[in-house]
Amino acid sequence: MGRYAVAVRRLALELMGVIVESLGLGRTYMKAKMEDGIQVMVVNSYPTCGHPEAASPPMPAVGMPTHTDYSNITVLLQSNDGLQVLDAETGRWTLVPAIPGALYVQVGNHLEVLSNGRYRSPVHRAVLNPSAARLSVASLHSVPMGEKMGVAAELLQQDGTKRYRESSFEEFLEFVSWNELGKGRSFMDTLKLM
Ligand SMILES: O=C(O)CCC(=O)C(=O)O
Ligand SMILES: [Fe+2]
Repeated sequence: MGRYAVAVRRLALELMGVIVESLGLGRTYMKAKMEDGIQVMVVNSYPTCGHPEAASPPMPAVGMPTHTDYSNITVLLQSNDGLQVLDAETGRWTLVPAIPGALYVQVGNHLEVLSNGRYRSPVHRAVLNPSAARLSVASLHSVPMGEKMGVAAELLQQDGTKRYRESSFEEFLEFVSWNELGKGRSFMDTLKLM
C-alpha cells in the first residue's frame, strides 16, 4: 500500500501537469501547490448485495451515495464492477467497468473551479455488486489544506465571467461535518456562481 500511495501520487501530479498544460496555463502551473498538497487515500469495502427493493427497473443497493470528489484529481483502483457515473444530460447512471490492471481517473471539484468549468467533476456513486464483494481504493489529490482554489486568472481573463467562488479543503471539511453525503445540497453546488 505504501508503494502504491507513492506511485499513484507521482501519476496524479504528472496528470495534473498535462491537464493544466491543456488549459494553456503551462505544465508547471500547479506543480508547487500539488507537491505541497494533500493526498487522501480511501479504502472502501462493499459487501455482496442484490436488489433490496422490488422496483422496475430494479433499484440497486447503494454502497456509497451520490457525490462529487473534493480534490483536483482522483485515481481509483477497483476490484470489480460497482462504480457508476451520472450522465447529466440523460439522468442515466453509467457503469465504469472494472478493467483488470486499469486505473480510473476522475476530475475533482477543484479542477472544475480552476478551469472555470472546462473540466467537469462527475457525479458518481458506488452500487453493491449482487454476485461479489468489492474493494476500491480512491486516491484524492488536492492543494494544501488551507489553500484557496479559485478560477485561474488567465482563464478568467479569457472568459470574462467567473463561474465559481473560491474555497479551501478546510471549508469543505466544515461543510461535510454538517451535511450528510448524498443528501441535500452538495458542496460543489455552493461553489457555483451561475
Ligand atoms: O468505490 C467506488 O467505486 C467509489 C469510491 C468513491 O467515489 C470515493 O471514495 O470517493
Ligand atoms: Fe468519489
